[in-house]
Amino acid sequence: MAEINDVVYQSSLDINKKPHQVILSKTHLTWEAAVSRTCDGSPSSEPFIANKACRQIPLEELIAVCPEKSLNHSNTPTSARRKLGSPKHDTPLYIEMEPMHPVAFSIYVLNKTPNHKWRKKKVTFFCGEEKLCDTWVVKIKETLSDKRFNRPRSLLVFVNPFGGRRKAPSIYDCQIAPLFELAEIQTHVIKTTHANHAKEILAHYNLRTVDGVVCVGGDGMFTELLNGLLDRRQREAGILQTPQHSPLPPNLRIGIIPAGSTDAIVYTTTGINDPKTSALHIILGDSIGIDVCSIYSGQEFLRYSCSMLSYGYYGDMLKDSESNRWMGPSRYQLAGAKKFLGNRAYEGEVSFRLSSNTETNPKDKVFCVSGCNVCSFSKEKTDQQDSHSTDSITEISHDADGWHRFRGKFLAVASFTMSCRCKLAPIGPSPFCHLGDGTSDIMVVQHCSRIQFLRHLYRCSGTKANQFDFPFIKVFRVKEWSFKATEQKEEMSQSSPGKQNKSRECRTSVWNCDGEVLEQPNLNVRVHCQLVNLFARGIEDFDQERNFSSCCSLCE
Ligand SMILES: Nc1ncnc2c1ncn2[C@@H]1O[C@H](COP(=O)(O)OP(=O)(O)OP(=O)(O)O)[C@@H](O)[C@H]1O
Repeated sequence: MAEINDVVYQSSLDINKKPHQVILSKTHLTWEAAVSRTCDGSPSSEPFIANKACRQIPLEELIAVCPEKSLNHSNTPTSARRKLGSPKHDTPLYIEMEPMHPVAFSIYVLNKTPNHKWRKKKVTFFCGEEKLCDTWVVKIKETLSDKRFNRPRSLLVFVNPFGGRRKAPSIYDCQIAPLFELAEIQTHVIKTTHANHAKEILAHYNLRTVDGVVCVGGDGMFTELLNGLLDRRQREAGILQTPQHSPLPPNLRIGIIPAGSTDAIVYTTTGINDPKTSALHIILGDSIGIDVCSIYSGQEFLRYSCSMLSYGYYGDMLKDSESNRWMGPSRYQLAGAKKFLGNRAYEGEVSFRLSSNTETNPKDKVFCVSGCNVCSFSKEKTDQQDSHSTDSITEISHDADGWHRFRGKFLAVASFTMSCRCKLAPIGPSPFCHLGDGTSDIMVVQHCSRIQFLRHLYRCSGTKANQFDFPFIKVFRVKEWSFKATEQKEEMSQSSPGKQNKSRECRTSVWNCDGEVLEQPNLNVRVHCQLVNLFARGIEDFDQERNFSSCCSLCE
């Protein structure tokens, strides 16, 4: 067995009726199949020699430990079989004597399967005697409760029975609650009764009693929690949400158990929208800082957002789809087809300040992965310098104040603060956008033919990441931006008085903000680097993770 530092506890235990030397250190649980050195089986001062079946579990990936009350093991002295002799029966009657107290315990370890899906695996250790079993369970629990693992002990959970396919309550009850119970996480579960219910509760809840806030729902539900926590933090700190304000981060991490229609935030931060995987990220205490935008209409603060803001095509599509919520996720396809056929363009002016990091851009083919260097070393947290110029772009004007302006007729204007992966766009509409680099990628789709736009949309659903490679699409990595809809006076004057209202109504589009409609067309948006922490770790490079050691022949 490899030399192990910081040993907390060790003894010999049986796994699958074979003796193993088991060692708990401050960082790992290790076990190794062993054979006795002495021929007669008598105890020796050095009883074990190593064989190849050595397993080492990093404690970060140990989900839970618990005593096995009902397990018996023929090798253990506490188990016994009593023969009850009865003169009336020829065949002897055996009664299995279960031990009064557990003599075995099980650990549940993380099992990473393809496509970023996580599951738990169980390994059972037989101890021979009750006291040894108790000691092991206590030692493992004590070690796991160390602050550096940052695991939540208590959670406030909001379940949205209305989102997605309306399966959130059953997902929580059948899949998630048993996992939290296994990990001994206390929960206060609230089923929401109306939109903004969670936000209202977060305004007054005693947040000191919990280590995290979790929603079982979609992106809209997450955004409610994000805004609830951030609003409360600013209010308590006496910070006014003016266009210049620098928001303070909330003290709690947010978890998302996906049960929505799109689940883009879960997809982008874990690589999959799988409820059990998300629950395991929460249990293990994962943490990742993600960027948040603050959105204003003039001086009025509207809300915080961390995924997508989109005007034109995506805004119209969302507004149209809201009336068909009963259709579930397929409402987006229907609305998308309608808006695509409409091919409606809107006039406006996009202004932005570019990111001060000149080494990255929205087309640089650098994906944001777990432990991403771009996010880790982002200068945006502290850097207030104005950005570099973009000489290659002729359509924009560049002001002395560092702002770039771009005027035109757009099918869509969209800003992505994360890549926004989902089932329909597996690497996201902005594949190289980073979770925590303090920037958003802004995309401007100029008015083009339906065929051209269709080619762009088609590429968004693929994995080649070439959806920006069209002359009618411009993308910029920015830290602040604004949009102003342009008046279209010509259309108005050509309309008859009776038709003027209709013309006025559809002059501007709406914004799709994380799946919610914002009616105000003119927005100012600022990006705040890693303002909130999620129970997630970003998308892992699966090829590197395949060597994970916890999956072994001994796991049940
Ligand atoms: N009981 C409720 N009744 C009606 N609306 C609710 C209720 N609880 C929450 N909501 C609102 O429902 C909205 C949508 O919920 P959610 O994000 O969970 O599902 P979704 O919109 O289908 O998924 P996605 O946002 O991923 O597309 C949220 O903005 C939330 O405010």
